[in-house]
Amino acid sequence: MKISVHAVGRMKAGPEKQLADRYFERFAKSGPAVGLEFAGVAEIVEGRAQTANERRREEGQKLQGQLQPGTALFLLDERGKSFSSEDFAGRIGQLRDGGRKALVIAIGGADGHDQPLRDQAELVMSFGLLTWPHQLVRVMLGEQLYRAATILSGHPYHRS
Ligand SMILES: C[S@@+](CC[C@H](N)C(=O)[O-])C[C@H]1O[C@@H](n2cnc3c(N)ncnc32)[C@H](O)[C@@H]1O
Repeated sequence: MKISVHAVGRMKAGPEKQLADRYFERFAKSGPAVGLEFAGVAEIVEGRAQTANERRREEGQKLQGQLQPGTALFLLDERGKSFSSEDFAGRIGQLRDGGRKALVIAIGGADGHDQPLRDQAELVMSFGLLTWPHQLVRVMLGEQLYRAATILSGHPYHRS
């Protein structure tokens, strides 16, 4: 199953990008052993409209336009559900075992995700109640994807 990350906003060169790239590279290397292929990070240009609602809609529609039919969608959102790393890995494993071809995990922009996107998501997942900047969320997601691959393969990186 292909996994890609869609993120509203650019990540400039710097320490956050280096760290995010390091985890995505680790995931890309460890994923194939457990049937997961990292398909990269797609950046979505931030909405330019006047209101937050319109910007969210603009960004949501761009993301919708990038989704292939049958792709599973997970959203990251501080108001979502909290998971343990084992549960997160388990959800990915379930999709893979159910024959899904692709999963997109989306990080929102400064105004968060549009409602139609939330309604369509199979999972709205929180990294806790605190609001994090999208750059740090990208780093944390990269690490959790790498961790998920190690959990699914039984690699000792993850110790519960
Ligand atoms: C700066 S936050 C935007 C917060 C925005 N005010 C909102 O209501 O969603 C940018 C993105 O980072 C992600 N994010 C920030 N904190 C998060 C958390 N605790 N858990 C999961 N995702 C988070 C979400 O995808 C969010 O859309």
